[in-house]
Amino acid sequence: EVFTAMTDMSRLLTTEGEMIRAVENFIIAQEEKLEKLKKDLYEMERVHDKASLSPEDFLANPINAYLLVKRLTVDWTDLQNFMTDNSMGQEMLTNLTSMAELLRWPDEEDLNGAAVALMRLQDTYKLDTAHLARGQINGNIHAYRELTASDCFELGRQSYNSGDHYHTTLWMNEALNRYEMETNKTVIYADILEYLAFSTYMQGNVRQALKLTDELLVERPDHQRALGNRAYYLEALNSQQAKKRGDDSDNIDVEAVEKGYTVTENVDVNDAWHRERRSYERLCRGEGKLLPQVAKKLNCYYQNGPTDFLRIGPVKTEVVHIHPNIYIYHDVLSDSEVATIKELATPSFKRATVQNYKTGELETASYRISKSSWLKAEDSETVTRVNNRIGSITGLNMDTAEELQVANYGLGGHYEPHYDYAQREEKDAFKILGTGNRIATFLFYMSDVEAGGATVFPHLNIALWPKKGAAAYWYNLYPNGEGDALTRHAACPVLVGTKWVSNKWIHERGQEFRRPCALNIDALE
Ligand SMILES: O=C(O)CCC(=O)C(=O)O
Ligand SMILES: [Fe+2]
Repeated sequence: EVFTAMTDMSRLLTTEGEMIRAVENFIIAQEEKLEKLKKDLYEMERVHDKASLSPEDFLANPINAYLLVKRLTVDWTDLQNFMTDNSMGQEMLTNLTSMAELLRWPDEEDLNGAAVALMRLQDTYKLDTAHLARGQINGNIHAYRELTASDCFELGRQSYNSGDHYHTTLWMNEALNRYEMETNKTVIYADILEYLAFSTYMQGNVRQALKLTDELLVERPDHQRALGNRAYYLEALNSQQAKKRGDDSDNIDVEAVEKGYTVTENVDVNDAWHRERRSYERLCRGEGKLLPQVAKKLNCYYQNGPTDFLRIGPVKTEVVHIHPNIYIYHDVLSDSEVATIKELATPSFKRATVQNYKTGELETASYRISKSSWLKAEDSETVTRVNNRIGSITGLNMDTAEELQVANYGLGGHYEPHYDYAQREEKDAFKILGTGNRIATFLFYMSDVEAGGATVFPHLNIALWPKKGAAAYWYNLYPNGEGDALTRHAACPVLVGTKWVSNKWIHERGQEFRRPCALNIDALE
């Protein structure tokens, strides 16, 4: 016991002194943390207010949109951890989570989706990593701020989680560049190196992976995973060299690996898929040029038949391709019709699905990213009027057509090359309906798009650029009912802005006298 002697009691004062200092230090540390939190909050408020002035414009920029998702996931997790460290914060969190049903919180899947979308934009539009990190999208379109090392790191980490080592190395390298420039470091150097080394290894560059791991070990000599990886990379390198010595026929690959080229196995970059892909991306970037002999056959005119509707009010028609014929009709949907259709469709928007051709089931797929819903003619007078207008312009029977589909593409939204007509097994679904296949597509553009978002036909070398109020129209089938493979088309990813379309798929039944069928595919109109 201490109270019996003065000497022991005086030692208590020393203890108390320590206690006071500890509390003091605690307060200083908390104040510093709060100071930093205040600064972060101030910045968040500033951006938030700016964004709220015009959410559509702000979020039209894919980097701004990505950063918003990141703030509500990664940054929010950090804030939560900070706040659970003290009891007042805990209470606030409880309040906030009780509002969970009212608020929309993005989750890890949303963050991953946003990151994957950015990577898609980067690839399709050939955007440079360093430019993107500076917040530059294309031309003079900028994000509200540059990316920090931590933002780049997070993009790398998300790519890593998707098994995409190519983008992991791009973004982790950029995170390193940014890290070196930062005075207030936003990320841990060793973490970047660890991801970068592993993805570099996965990309086939073992030597570089080893070098990066050695760098990491200089910084953190007792980093257990780095030590383990180092041994592993060394072994991989040794066995490669052994293989190189023993087997000359293989040395091309080994050299490629050592020089840091990606080893791509069994990939013929000239196969049909790759050729189509290249054409698709080129067209999306606006690089497709029509051959003069093709271009000279195209023309514009006022179409004033075959229906009374067109005789009274001819439609501005642009022929954008011949055989198969593709038309653009200008000013066929008014701004107020567009507004009504958007309003009607939005409440029932769902992530768009595609039909699995093996199982016949509808499912979501990464190659079609948009939200969509269907509008019945009974739903509104506007929908009825619009349906009738399509009938008048095309001269086709609308009774067997599908409902009007409305779609909105957001951050990186797209629809990769596809046919609108049903093939093989899918055809059965239409047989059951008794309406036949999708003979034609009528596609309204309900918005302009700031950048990207063209409808492209990779096998025809044409790109249609969305223009609010205009519509594209083409036959998917030959007169004999066979699908016209040249009508394969795609919706390019939206780079900046948002894209709205609505489309009508017109079916075969009911067109027998309007578009007579023929026995062979050469019987074109
Ligand atoms: O949005 C586009 O440009 C094309 C959409 C499309 O091809 C479709 O929905 O089938
Ligand atoms: Fe389509």
